[in-house]
Amino acid sequence: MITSERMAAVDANAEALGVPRKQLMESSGNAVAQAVRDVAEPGARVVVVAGRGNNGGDAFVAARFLDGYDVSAHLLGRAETITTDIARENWTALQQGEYEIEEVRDSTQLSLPEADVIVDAMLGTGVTGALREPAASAAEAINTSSGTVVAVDIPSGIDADTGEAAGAAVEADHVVTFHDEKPGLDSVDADVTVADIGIPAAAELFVERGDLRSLSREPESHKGDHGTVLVVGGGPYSGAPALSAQAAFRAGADLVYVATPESVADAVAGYSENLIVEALPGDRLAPVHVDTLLALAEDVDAVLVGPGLGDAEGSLDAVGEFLGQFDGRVVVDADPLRTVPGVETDADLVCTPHQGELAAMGGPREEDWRDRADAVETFAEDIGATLLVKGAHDIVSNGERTRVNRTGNPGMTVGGTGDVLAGITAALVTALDDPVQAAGIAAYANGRAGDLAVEDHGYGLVATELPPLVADALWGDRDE
Ligand SMILES: NC(=O)C1=CN([C@@H]2O[C@H](COP(=O)(O)OP(=O)(O)OC[C@H]3O[C@@H](n4cnc5c(N)ncnc54)[C@H](O)[C@@H]3O)[C@@H](O)[C@H]2O)[C@H](O)CC1
Ligand SMILES: [K+]
Repeated sequence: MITSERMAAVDANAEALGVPRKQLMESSGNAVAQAVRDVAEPGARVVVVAGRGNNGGDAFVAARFLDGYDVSAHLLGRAETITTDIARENWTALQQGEYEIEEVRDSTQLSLPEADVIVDAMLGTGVTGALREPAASAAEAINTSSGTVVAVDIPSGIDADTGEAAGAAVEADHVVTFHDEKPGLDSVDADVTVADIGIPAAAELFVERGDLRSLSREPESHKGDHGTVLVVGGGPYSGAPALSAQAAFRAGADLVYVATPESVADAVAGYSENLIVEALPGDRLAPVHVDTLLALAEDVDAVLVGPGLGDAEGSLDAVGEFLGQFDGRVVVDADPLRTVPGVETDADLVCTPHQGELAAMGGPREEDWRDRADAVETFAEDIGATLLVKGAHDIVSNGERTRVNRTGNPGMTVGGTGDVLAGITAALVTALDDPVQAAGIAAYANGRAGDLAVEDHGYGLVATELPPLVADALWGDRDE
């Protein structure tokens, strides 16, 4: 099962992996033609009713694969208004190939010829809401026609995610859907075929540029809409919590607070005027601070615990007590990671260990990343947390879904890059409801920032260079 949002991301990932959408469209169209051949003999009359998006494009391709059939293609709208280049190119190919084609400019002009097979390619996953004209009238005409209806991807008018129809919808006999089942097809009374269109499995497993689509924002946004983060760290160190906080900002958080022992509070604040620093009495986090942390944590969307916190027993106890009483979103990094398996918590946890820290948590040690991915998935299920295990291949799993990130380079073994990653992760768990997606994109962005830094500095890169590049990695030029 795949939602339309996820489908769009996977599609864009395929493109990033060298399989452009136009190639997928060719496979989709081929699969639709096969479905037509399955229901009608050569010579049969086939009427293609196409919309102006890629759903229509699939059917223009199908027409080319139906030599021997009597095919006509009817575009709902003017060819100049076809919404994508690839659909337009396939329309032009029909034109130049002297196929029988027609542009239907409005619903009064709509009169479908008698047909043995009607291909419904008006709207696919790109659409929600009731069918507009002339598509609504066309749906009625298709439903009253006696021909067999083959729908492309989803019957037009049905929401691919919910199965609901907000108005008129096509009643299909057969549906050829692509790559994977759509949730909305469950409630559709038709034969459903899932066609493999050649999307590489890597487009689902690896985090790629297409995944960044899930970060798109509403134009009407207010301060605080995009997440507030509390970083709990520092004591023996001051740079680590500051780096995490900066990275959280660059990953899109609106406000970032740092709760840190007062011995380093001025140092942390001194790194940047963006940070709001809460000084905790003393020079190490301790159980006496837990009530303050819980109060601060109430007011933010996610808490990051660990950067520069050290491994003093009292600090680790404090983290354990905090987790025992908190039920929000928490990212855990560095020394406190080892407390996680022993703690009963209602918090939504994302843990960001490197492989040594994973072992200290009682987790698996596997050399090969594929074996590690399987073992991490099992361990994530055991401890009931999302894991982001850092390495040349970063593994993200919640025990059910597993993603792998391949960005990054050997220059990132330098100190502080983990603090940056933890900060990005905290910001993204506030932006996305899905911790696996958030951690996967965080790993991607951190590695990509490292790759950009290496372009400028080679393996002399340092962690303070990463946060601004995280912004480029996440929000810079990208395909939508
Ligand atoms: N990987 C894949 O799954 C592939 C899928 N393909 C096909 O592409 C469509 C989705 O295409 P998209 O261009 O995103 O959208 P649609 O064609 O579904 O619709 C866009 C089209 O519809 C107009 N529109 C929007 N809302 C309405 C409305 N309520 N009433 C009428 N018209 C509306 C809008 O203006 C656009 O013109 C997917 O389903 C597959 O069939 C590709 O083949 C690549 C691989
Ligand atoms: K359709």
